[in-house]
Amino acid sequence: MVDTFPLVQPRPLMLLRALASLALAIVGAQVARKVYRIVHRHFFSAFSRIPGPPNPSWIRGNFGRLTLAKTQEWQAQYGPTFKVHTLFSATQLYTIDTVALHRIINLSEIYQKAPFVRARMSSLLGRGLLVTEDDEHTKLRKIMSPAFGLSQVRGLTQLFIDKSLELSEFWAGQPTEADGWARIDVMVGLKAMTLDVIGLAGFNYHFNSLDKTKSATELDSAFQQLFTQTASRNTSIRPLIRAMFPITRFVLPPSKKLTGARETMDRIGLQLLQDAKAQTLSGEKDYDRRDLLSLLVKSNMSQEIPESQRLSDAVVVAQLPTFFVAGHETTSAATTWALYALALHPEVQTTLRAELLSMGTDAPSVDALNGLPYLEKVVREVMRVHSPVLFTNRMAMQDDILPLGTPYTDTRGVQHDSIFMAKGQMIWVPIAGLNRDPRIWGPDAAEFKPDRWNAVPEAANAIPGVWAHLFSFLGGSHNCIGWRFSLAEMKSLLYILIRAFEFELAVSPDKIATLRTAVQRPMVIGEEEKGPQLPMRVRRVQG
Ligand code: HEM
Repeated sequence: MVDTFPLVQPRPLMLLRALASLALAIVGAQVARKVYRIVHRHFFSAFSRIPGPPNPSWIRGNFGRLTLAKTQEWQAQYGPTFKVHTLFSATQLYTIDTVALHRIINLSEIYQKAPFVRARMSSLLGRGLLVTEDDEHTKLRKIMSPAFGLSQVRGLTQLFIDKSLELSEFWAGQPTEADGWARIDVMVGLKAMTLDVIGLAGFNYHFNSLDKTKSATELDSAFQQLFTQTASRNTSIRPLIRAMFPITRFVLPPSKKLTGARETMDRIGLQLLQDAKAQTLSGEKDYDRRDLLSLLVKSNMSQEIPESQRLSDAVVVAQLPTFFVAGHETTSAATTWALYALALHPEVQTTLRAELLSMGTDAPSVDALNGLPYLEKVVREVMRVHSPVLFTNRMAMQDDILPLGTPYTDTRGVQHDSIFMAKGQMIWVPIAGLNRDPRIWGPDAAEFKPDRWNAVPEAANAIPGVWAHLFSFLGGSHNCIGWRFSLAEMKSLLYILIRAFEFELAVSPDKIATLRTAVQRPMVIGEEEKGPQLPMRVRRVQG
């Protein structure tokens, strides 16, 4: 018997086939459109003719080579605006043109963190301030701002001073060599101090990291797990694939370690939030918690915030890992770099010590610290030369014309004073690169010279940063909400430590390099396996 194919198919099957063909056609058209846009942008658009370094590898692009030194070399060769290739040869616009940067960081409806970057970050940190955009970001920022204002920082300064004194006592107790100098990895102590501070000032939690008799808390271990994932340059490819291609999240679950860390953090975070709420509602007269979490709770409950605008518990808890990741290693890295710079410039260290010792108190207020002119110049110069955050990225969320202050000449020799940014185009925002731009700071831009702040160059006024003509805390709607907090903590540390100790490098300066992670920290060449560290010789101030 011969099988015959039925010429007339049942109606539901025909319908199904028609729908499948339509779906396929729609997906096909979308893919084709995307491919066309990518091919056009890469090979035929005006963007493709922006000059820049050659692409050394189709897979890695210039990815591993985007160091401060290399990008500065390219700046000298191609000018302030050029094109680089990153993973899978995707292009990014690199620009230190202040007119362009002004638009990029201030027009947050057009230029935002890329969706895949936000997806990756929120898989680690939850929906914290760092990963939100548009109305969600505006709402969060409005509620969180009072917790980071100057009056809040004034109230926290005694904590910064107390914890600095605790660190100072710990270092004073370290064994010394015959000449009276102790060899100390200062990064370890500074990290422990800033961890204790963010625990108490952030959410009234005692990490006790400066107390060597106590072991790491459960929350500390969970946060460290998260921090290692966010700070590492070499995190596994799995999270990246999950973030870039949402469909893969069904087949590539997050690692067990990460899920465990998130669960611990959410459980303890919820408990801390409930404590803060209970204390706020109790209305006790002597209730005097000043941590960011309780201020956030108060601000969220205030009459000024309409019911519909208030944050859910989950959103408040999601801010805790953000405080931790954004506010802990950044400040310890900045202070470590400050000690490094002061060791390399003993004359600056001596002048600073003289100014600090002229103050007759062990417990200065933040206003007194801000009134010390040489300390201010040293801190500014540290944040300029050793910006802890090297760069950030943005993506054009819609087509835009980006104006330039300095025109670029394309590969055909044509000059342009603007760039057409197609939707989806990534931008490399070079924070440290702009801070060291020789066009602004002169040919000695890379050198540490606090006295350059006696006369700020006119061109520095164009830097669109939130603080001190610098880009270290960024600017625009996503500027660092913790900048006042961080500077007060750093100044408190320097005040206590420089009055108490003299600092020298324990290894030759040419052995110190920068570890290329999200936060820039020093490392010793030849001891890469130890990770970030700064071995110093430390002794009590003589006489
Ligand atoms: C030296 C210390 C610090 C540096 C250099 C620094 C730098 C930055 C930078 C560059 C950004 C912008 C990131 C971007 O949009 O791509 C940022 C954002 C942020 N920082 Fe900091 N930061 C420091 C300390 C702190 C501290 C102490 C806290 C909290 C206690 C903090 C909390 C935040 C938060 C929550 C954001 C997100 C703001 C938003 O998106 O609206 N930071 N920081």
